[in-house]
Amino acid sequence: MSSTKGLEGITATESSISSIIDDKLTYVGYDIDDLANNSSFEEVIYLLWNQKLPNKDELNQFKSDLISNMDIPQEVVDHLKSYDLSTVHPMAALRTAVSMLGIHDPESDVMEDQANKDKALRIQAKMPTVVTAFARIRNGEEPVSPKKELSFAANFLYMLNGKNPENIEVEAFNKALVLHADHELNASTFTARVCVATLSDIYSGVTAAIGALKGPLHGGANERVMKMLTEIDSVEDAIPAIEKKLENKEKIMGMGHRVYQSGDPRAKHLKEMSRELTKLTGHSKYYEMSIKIEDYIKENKGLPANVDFYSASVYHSLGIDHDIFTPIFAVSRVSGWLAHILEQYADNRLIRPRAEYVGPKGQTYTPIDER
Ligand SMILES: CC(=O)SCCNC(=O)CCNC(=O)[C@H](O)C(C)(C)COP(=O)(O)OP(=O)(O)OC[C@H]1O[C@@H](n2cnc3c(N)ncnc32)[C@H](O)[C@@H]1OP(=O)(O)O
Ligand SMILES: O=C([O-])CC(=O)C(=O)O
Repeated sequence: MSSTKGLEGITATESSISSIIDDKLTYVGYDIDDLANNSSFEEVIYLLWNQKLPNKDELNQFKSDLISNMDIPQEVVDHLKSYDLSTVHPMAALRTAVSMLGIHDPESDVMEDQANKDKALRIQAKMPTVVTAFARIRNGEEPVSPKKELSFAANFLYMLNGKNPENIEVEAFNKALVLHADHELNASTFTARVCVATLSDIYSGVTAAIGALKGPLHGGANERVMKMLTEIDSVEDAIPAIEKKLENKEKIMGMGHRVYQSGDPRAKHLKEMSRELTKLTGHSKYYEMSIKIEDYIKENKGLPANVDFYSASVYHSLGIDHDIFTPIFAVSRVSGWLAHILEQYADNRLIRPRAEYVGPKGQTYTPIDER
């Protein structure tokens, strides 16, 4: 028996949700470029969950169902208020809050199809409320309730900042949500599927996935990209700083991908958004640094920029705190996790691979007082 480190190249399941073929990404067969350029995030969630695009009535109903489920229990707000907010990372707060939402959902352990779909809607709707409530409480402000007339993307920014966002901000944020929604069998989605394949509940699956997304090799990279950029003084210092990191065997955050060879199709959209938004908000230096770093890493290491690279300067331009970047990823990706969880339940088998044993063999047991 031999093993493949990191399960590279292993096909672990069938799925009808998203595909990456020849570096082309599709959601339910629709090219990511078409969706990024044309669709609302609500349409994409509907697509991932129902395997079809909604018509106008279906979309309106779905949008209103989402907004009417956005409120979170007071106990969760009180819990967020009880943390030492100077040390708790928002991803840790989100992980705990989603687990708490399960405790407060009377249908948490009801495994019927409809109950699971209803819970999926509630989780998707409540995640932005949790993230924005945490961000506001941390700044000494009270959480803000969503507005019925705003889209999902606009409501996130409204609940975060307490004022109506500009159209350009909503458009950019909506596109970012669309681009992050699903990505085949990435680490957090696989985690969610492994968890619920034991027939554990949907809240456990999403909580586990949040834990996996938090890591710097996955969703946690976007926050680290911004840390790297802000630590570099000027555009001229970008390449020397990267050379130093490579000399120290550090990884360059936002670069490289397990599946994409020539490039991540989402990165070009975020790159363009970064160019426009950094210019508009007086942060062009981060875009200029980013293109230098991208070119250098491509040329010297043959690695492409991934989705986390340019999203960092996009969110920075929108005035969002850097440690909220990964929770935003989760607010989008939960749509994909939920689609995969429902797909797993629909045709389930326990996921239980094998390990190649490489430890010592044939040991003789010594009683404790003889060791
Ligand atoms: C949403 C997402 O999850 S996208 C990914 C977000 N993560 C990051 O941006 C973190 C930085 N990138 C990485 O760590 C990796 O490229 C990953 C985790 C994305 C993919 O990892 P893997 O497919 O396992 O590649 P692995 O880590 O084995 O790297 C292969 C080689 O490329 C090098 N490499 C890969 N990524 C990078 C990088 N970002 N910077 C420098 N070197 C890198 C490795 O050092 C290794 O070199 P070696 O063979 O000389 O030891
Ligand atoms: O697919 C992966 O391994 C990581 C990734 O880009 C994502 O989850 O969006």
